[in-house]
Amino acid sequence: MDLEKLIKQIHVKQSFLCIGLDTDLEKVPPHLLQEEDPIFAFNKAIIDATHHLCVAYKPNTAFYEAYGLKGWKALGKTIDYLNANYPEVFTIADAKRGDIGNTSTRYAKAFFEEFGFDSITIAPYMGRDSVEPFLAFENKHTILLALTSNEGAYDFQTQKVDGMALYEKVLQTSKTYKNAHNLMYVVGATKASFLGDIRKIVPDSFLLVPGVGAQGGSLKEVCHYGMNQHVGLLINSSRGIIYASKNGDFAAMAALKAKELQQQMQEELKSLGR
Ligand SMILES: O=C(O)c1cc(=O)[nH]c(=O)n1[C@@H]1O[C@H](COP(=O)(O)O)[C@@H](O)[C@H]1O
Repeated sequence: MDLEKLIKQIHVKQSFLCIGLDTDLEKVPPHLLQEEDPIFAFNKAIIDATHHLCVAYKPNTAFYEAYGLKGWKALGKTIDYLNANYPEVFTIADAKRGDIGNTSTRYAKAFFEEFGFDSITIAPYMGRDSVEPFLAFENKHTILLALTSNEGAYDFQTQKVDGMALYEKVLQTSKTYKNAHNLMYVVGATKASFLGDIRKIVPDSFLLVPGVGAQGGSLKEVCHYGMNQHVGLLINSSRGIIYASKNGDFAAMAALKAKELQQQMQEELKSLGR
């Protein structure tokens, strides 16, 4: 998907919400376990109930890989369902990959071509030749981990290298990669106060911001420090939306939670005159 389409969706839906499909069979309503494919049945119900409130879905592949072949099949059915029924929605494979060049190319083929995702999350640790194979795919987006939402982010990402924090070095250096226009970055909502400095380095890039809801990040703060002239944010919530209820009303309750975030986003857009 090209970025203009994504930006248009943000304005049409008055939302920059990404819903995380982190589907865990221990948390889905028990009646779904009778279905032939309970993971897909859950995802389909959530997607059908929320697609008008969000602009992106982000299945985290760990939740599918945990079920082996059955999980991979459910992931395949989920992305096929999204692409067939809601092609306007941006899709993110949250796989956090990255390896030597020829291996990265295989990962890129798997998620961009075989599955048909619009984007993938990538760890920057192995450097340029591990990231550029993903960037070679036009109209596909590589979302590089910059400053993550977890406590461990302070172990390495904020440590100084050449007078700057390592996450700043990641942002700065990645801008020199071939096809850098296909880059986006992950910044955790729990690190909102860093967003001002991050915007000085990557003023125009889209940022995927997980960590509102269950991890306690503030949507208001993220918008305050992180919005750019194209909005430039995809704010993710997974557990806070998809597990709003364990009963027959789970999809309607998920939609209610998504609507609460969408309305806050609409207010933020309004205050910026958009
Ligand atoms: O890459 C990510 O999406 C990610 C990066 C990060 O720094 N923090 C983070 O929580 N995530 C992912 O975002 C989702 C957050 O889920 P909730 O905390 O349930 O909203 C999970 O799939 C995480 O793996």
